[in-house]
Amino acid sequence: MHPKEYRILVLNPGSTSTKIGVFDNERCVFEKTLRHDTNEINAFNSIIEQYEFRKNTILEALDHEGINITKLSAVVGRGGLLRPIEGGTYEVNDDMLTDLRNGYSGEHASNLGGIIAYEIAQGLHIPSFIVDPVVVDEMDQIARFSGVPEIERKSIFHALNQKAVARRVAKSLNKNYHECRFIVTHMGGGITVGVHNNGRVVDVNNGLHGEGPFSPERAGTVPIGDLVSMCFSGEYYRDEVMKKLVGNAGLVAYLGTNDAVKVEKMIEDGDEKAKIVYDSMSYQIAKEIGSAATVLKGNVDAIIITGGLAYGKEFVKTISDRVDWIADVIVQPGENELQALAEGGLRVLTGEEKAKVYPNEKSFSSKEIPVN
Ligand SMILES: Nc1ncnc2c1ncn2[C@@H]1O[C@H](COP(=O)(O)OP(=O)(O)O)[C@@H](O)[C@H]1O
Ligand SMILES: CCCC(=O)OP(=O)(O)O
Repeated sequence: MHPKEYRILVLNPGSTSTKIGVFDNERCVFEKTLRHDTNEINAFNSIIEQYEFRKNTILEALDHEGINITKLSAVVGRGGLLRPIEGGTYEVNDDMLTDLRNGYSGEHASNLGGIIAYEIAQGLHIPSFIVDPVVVDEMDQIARFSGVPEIERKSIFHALNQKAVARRVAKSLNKNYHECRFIVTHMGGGITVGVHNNGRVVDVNNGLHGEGPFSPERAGTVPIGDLVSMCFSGEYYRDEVMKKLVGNAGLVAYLGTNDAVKVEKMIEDGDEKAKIVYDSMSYQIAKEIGSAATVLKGNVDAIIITGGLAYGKEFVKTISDRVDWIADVIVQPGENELQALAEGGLRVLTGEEKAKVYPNEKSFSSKEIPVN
């Protein structure tokens, strides 16, 4: 290998899959999506318990491909539910590992990204990083109010892919991302709709803890009175309610699967329940996009639709039909996360950027506003 070439292993644990890639500088030489069905994931009580399973799956896939990990220069993982921080590449350190293991801002598969990256890298005496974690927080202050002073709206979303795809689309339009006004909709295990205003995601639904459309495995916004009644019915422990909302909600709850390909097959086979549930999910996504357009006062350069569900042409059409009066709809199926992780790591390895140090807390908070 050329001395200036770096071999980077990138790891992207999502709720329905673990995606891995090996890059020589920015060139992908291997990539694989390891899918996990609901039963496989439900065998674990918590995300952290999935650590051995996900790590072994990754190492087996690399071994199967004949990739010698001792040749790696760095390992980069998708960052998880840390404290709210600005975007960028962060070296994994002890404070970060503690927050990922404890799920500082909650539980999500991406918490394992930094932990597994660190564990693999440590054995090889190479650095490990995370890039643009799901807690990247650029929300405008006006967007932070929930209506209940003790509860603040949070920015938890597909930051890595939303930013990467938005930059790519801006380039294709011969524009700078920092001059564009986009609504980016990522549709994966979770679904998030981000308002990108001149390079900042100024508002976005919390894709993990119950805001916005329901998704393959999450509830999104639910009627709060009924939720409070459910919590105090005496029928459930806290963890059971949480699992009902995150993991066992959405398509999983109604149709028994988080796999949209299976749902599309059910619809093709004439399953009417599958049809109305799937239509309802696209209806809710379109409503969220409509709401996001108001943040930009209707001045939207493009609506970008991305993530695994964006491969479903009919599904995307049902959304576009409701929102294409707002702006052009640009569909970018799948995600660019592996590439974005590799490039984030490479920028630090080449010295183009310095790795940021965690924690790097932001101070925006509706709680800090003087009320009189
Ligand atoms: N060709 C396809 N058509 C429709 N849905 C698809 C297709 N490929 C993947 N999906 C769906 O996309 C979802 C996963 O998206 P992805 O972005 O990979 O999620 P995550 O990163 O959260 O695991 C699953 O419901 C999967 O079935
Ligand atoms: C936690 C927000 C990001 C998210 O939902 O990711 P997945 O779709 O990969 O679960």
